[in-house]
Amino acid sequence: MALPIPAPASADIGVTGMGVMGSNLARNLARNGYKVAIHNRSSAKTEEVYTEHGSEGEFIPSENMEDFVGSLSRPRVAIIMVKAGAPTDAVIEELASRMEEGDIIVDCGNSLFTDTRRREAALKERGLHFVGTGVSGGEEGALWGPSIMPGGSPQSYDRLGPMFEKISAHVDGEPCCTYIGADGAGHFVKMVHNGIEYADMQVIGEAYDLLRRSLGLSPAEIADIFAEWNKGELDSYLMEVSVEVLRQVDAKTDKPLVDVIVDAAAQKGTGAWTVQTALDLGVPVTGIGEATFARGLSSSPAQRAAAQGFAGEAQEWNVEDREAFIEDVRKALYASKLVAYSQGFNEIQAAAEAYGWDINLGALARIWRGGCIIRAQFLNEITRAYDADAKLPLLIGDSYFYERIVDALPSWRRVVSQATLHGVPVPVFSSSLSYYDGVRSERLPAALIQGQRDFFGAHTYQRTDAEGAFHTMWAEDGRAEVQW
Ligand SMILES: NC(=O)C1=CN([C@@H]2O[C@H](COP(=O)(O)OP(=O)(O)OC[C@H]3O[C@@H](n4cnc5c(N)ncnc54)[C@H](OP(=O)(O)O)[C@@H]3O)[C@@H](O)[C@H]2O)C=CC1
Ligand SMILES: O=C(CO)[C@H](O)[C@H](O)COP(=O)(O)O
Repeated sequence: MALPIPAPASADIGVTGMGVMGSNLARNLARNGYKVAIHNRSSAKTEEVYTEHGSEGEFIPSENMEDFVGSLSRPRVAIIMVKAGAPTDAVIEELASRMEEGDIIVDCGNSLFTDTRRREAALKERGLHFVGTGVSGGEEGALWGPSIMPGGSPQSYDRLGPMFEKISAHVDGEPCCTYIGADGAGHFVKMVHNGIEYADMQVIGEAYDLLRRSLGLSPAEIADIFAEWNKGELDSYLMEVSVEVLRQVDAKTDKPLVDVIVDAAAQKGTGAWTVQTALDLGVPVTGIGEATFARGLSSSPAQRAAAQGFAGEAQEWNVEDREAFIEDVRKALYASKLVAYSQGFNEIQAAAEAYGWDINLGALARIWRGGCIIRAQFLNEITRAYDADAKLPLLIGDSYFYERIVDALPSWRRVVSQATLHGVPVPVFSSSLSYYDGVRSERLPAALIQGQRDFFGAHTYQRTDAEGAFHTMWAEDGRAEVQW
């Protein structure tokens, strides 16, 4: 079917990139009453969207970038929804070279926030607004209401905000979209959202694995347990998804689908970016880190093959009180998840300070309550906690969460120790517990590390009883201490 000739300068907004996310975002905009210009590198996809969904609203399809930009009303707003990295740079240039001062380019892909900062600065010099925007919710979210995290200038939010708030998910009548902060702030928080997503998925995986190996439960039985958990404080989209996956039976083999899926978790990079950035900022995100490394371990065939047959279980499982054990696992999962969120929010706080972003953490938790992959009931409490204290240093120190951590602690310790005794890997359960024990410790062995650093490299240390930097003359008789 030949596409109609695009009407010039008439679309409210345009979307280029008619893949999974872009096509659904365009349909969402059109369904909400906006006239949407659509374009894709290969025009067959534009044609497909127009043919199959043209009746859902007003679309202006274009076969090439010239017509696409020409079809946008001024000041133009064009959303890019393509692969992150070089493809995004290429599309930005194609758009920017055809745009005029005051026009807005919005990148809704999962771009690295440092790329966004670079692009924003470069386009500003050309008189264009560039808005790096995190979008979460997958295919269904993009179509029916995602969580939207726009960065860029506040002026561009004046133009984009009403549209984005309208098409976003809504919880309790509130849109799951808010202005996050300047330049790369939107993509930064989306990156951390994905890091938290990794940790959340991994803790659910650890609970599943433990229940299966300890109690010999089937995937369907574990799905029933998870469905129960999903009625309480663990209520979340990822728990819901897990129930669906564990209940699924493979039509070809009649086995649980989860037993047919290759146990090698893939990743597109946002989890790794979260960890790399946290390392740069000096923020421990051990839950996200372990979750990312767990995916790496699962996808290391050579190492896994070499280790098959290695000595393992130190004890046979013999769980006397099955119900109590299941409850222990639930609490360990909840506490580990809290730590991962607490760490993720700390990373955002550190970045806000480093990059001068004024990020409202309460508002951020509010827009994650719906539309996105980590949507969960307990985000209401996170919102409450940061609304009450915008500078809360530790989410798990908020009285509501702290009470739950204290309640979970004995279970958490039992689960981690039992898993360790029985040779079941629980990297996020255990690292989160170690983080909790580390952060609550009055003294840490870091004092010894400072001593070691000073010994071999004269790196100096601080004293508990005096200001300044000190060095011990380790190689000299008497080992006198000098102030540096
Ligand atoms: N899938 C998801 O759940 C989510 C994805 N995202 C992000 O959204 C973006 C799009 O993802 P998704 O829709 O899933 O991806 P798809 O693989 O479905 O689509 C990719 C799109 O990118 C286009 N593209 C690729 N390379 C180029 C290039 N060099 N020049 C121009 N266009 C190019 C493709 O065009 P063509 O058809 O011509 O190949 C296609 O339109 C990504 O950044 C992704 O990380 C964000 C949130 C959730
Ligand atoms: O952004 C998303 C949701 O918010 C994507 O689903 C995410 O990119 C999936 O990441 P990965 O492929 O690394 O698991």
